[in-house]
Amino acid sequence: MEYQNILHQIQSELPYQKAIGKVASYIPELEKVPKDKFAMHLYCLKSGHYHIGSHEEKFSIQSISKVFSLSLAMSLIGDDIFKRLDVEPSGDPFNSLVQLEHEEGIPRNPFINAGALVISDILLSKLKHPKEELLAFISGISNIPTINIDNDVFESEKKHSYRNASLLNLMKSFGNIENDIEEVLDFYTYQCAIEMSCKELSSAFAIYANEGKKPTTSIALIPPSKIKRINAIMQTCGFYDEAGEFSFRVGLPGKSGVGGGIVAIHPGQYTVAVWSPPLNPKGNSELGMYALERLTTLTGLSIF
Ligand SMILES: NC(=O)CC[C@H](N)C(=O)O
Repeated sequence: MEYQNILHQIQSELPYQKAIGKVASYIPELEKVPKDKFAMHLYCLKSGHYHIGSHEEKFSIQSISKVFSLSLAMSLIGDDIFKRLDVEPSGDPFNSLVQLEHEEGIPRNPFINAGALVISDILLSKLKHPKEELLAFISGISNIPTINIDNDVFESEKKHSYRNASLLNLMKSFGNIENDIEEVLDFYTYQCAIEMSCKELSSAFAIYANEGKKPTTSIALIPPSKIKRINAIMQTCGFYDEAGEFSFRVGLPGKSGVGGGIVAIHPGQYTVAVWSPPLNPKGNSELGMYALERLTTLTGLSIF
């Protein structure tokens, strides 16, 4: 079946899915997003773009931003980041405090909140203008001239950051946070409030499917050895305590966010972004996972 037909096939199946997911409400602004929004954008490196739904509508990328901040930190200090965090799946919810207490303030991986907060701390220490430089980094890898944040989401999450503040305080008590807690929290919350569309996300993730190069260019913006590692962490840790289930059902490295977005890549083949706000109990987009499972099944293109 041709790719555009496959996407239409997936779209036609959606109304028959048992939808019990709930839009994230712990960040009040996210709850205002209509739950029936849906978009999917497939970018095949060789044959181009295919899409269904509101693929140009921007939404809050939330934890998908953790891939960008990890990439920037790795390009600044390389493997030294792994002195401050690990690369093991956590098997716990994304905002859990439990492991930190036993593991001396070293987060399991960069894609749970604790790990992403350490990455934010690293970027704050290394960059003069961290917010602008992170947005410029995303713009540079994606060919999107301007990347913006949703200020209402930013303010809304800042007022409800109790858990992230706890994670930071706990890690600071173990000596694993250098900067002022309020500053780290502000920067982390800012990166989570970045808004992008499925079309934009599939372009921004093309370098992860293309050995660090933007399609049609020959210079790697991120060395292939680092891309290999980032993709490995997406595979093992991109979906918190559902990383195994995502591998089992979809079979691609990827990253989700509580805004209902998921991006996944097939190295050498394609990137795909999907958006549907209702989340399953593990905090991953319920219909997004279904759509990706159907994509790899109908195309026969998973990495396994
Ligand atoms: N999983 C997510 O997308 C979580 C991101 C959200 N900003 C938080 O810190 O809770």
